Amino acid sequence: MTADRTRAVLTLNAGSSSLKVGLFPMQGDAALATGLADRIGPDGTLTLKDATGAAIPALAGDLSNHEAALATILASLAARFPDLDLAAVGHRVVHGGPDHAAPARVTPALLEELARYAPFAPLHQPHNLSGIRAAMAAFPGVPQVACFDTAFHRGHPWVNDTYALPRRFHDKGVRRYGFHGLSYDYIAGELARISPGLAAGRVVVAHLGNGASICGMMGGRSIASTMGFSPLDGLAMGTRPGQIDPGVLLYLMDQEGMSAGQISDLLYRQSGLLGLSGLSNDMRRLEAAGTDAAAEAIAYFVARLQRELGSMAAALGGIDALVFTGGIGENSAPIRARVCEGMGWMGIAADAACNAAHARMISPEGAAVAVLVMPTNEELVIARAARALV
Ligand SMILES: Nc1ncnc2c1ncn2[C@@H]1O[C@H](COP(=O)(O)OP(=O)(O)O)[C@@H](O)[C@H]1O
Ligand SMILES: CC(=O)OP(=O)(O)O
Ligand SMILES: [Mg+2]
Repeated sequence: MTADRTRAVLTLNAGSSSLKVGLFPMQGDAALATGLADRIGPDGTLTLKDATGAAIPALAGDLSNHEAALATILASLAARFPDLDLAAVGHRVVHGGPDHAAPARVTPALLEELARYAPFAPLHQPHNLSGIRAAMAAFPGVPQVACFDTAFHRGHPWVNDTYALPRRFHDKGVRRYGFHGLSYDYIAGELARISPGLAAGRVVVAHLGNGASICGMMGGRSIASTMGFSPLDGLAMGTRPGQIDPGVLLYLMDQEGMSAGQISDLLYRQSGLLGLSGLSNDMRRLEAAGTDAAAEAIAYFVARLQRELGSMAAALGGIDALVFTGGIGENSAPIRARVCEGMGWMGIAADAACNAAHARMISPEGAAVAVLVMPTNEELVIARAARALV
């Protein structure tokens, strides 16, 4: 290594609709560069920024799927940082199974294990693993670190970790894993930094992105999540229905003759906001649409979230703070306002001006529950883990 090379860790975070990358120095929280391939598919867009927030030119390239988007991003970063000296590549891996409560160095055996969980998270795990393989090929010899969405939830009390099925299924791994753990980990740490009093209490975090879940925490540790065995459960999402009566699935198999593959496609790709609106999985498009179906899809999203907030408060024995995060939670003042509007009975309220301004604290003075808006930073959690393991 020569002194003038840029020593850094690269982070890759494949969401269901996006691919986020970060380039971090060996110390400190500020990224050297961040990149977002958004709405991956025919309408994909790519934005790259340097440490000052100035645009890094994105090379023209394919954004029609996660693999192509990654190649385009890596080529753009290589053009901007020709002297890059990578210490590690950190990866978000959505499903870490029952045994991983912390990040891990990638080995052939780990890759093999993680591939077994792909059927439980088909919108994410294949992209996460192909990102690892692509990084191994692009940066031979550079350590790869897997950071699991499920790890933060591994300490759930038994009642929140299990389904009321015969015991042998839990032993085989049919249990509630919970996801979005890197985001919750970041929010827990950030809340402890800015408001230790709140962080020590009963906190509900709503991570509202294309995938969406809420997490109940006590003293910064996850107690329960709306997501379970797979990232299908709980809230309505961009293309996933959230909570659904398993009887519906039996009906679809028995009476409609649908195969497991067809039902999987229905649940992961055709339902949620997209299915209800008939228009889009993207909240921005639904807010702009002005159709009855789009309005109903939004109303359903809000109503399910409100019910789950009540349920989570019951699991925690009350609530001291509610944090909105994720693409929708951070950016949509109208959704936050509507969620809070119906929750006054629980002490949850939003100040209209603070909410519209995306202020950090949006609850009115003296409110029983502190309501916050906090940008998440899964990339930083990944970068810290990658730095710590090399
Ligand atoms: N300004 C905004 N207003 C409303 N929704 C927004 C806004 N910005 C982003 N979103 C929504 O956030 C969601 C994507 O969230 P994100 O956390 O980036 O997704 P992913 O789950 O792929 O990581 C999309 O539904 C998008 O429409
Ligand atoms: C787990 C999950 O649904 O993630 P995302 O919201 O990034 O799609
Ligand atoms: Mg995400």
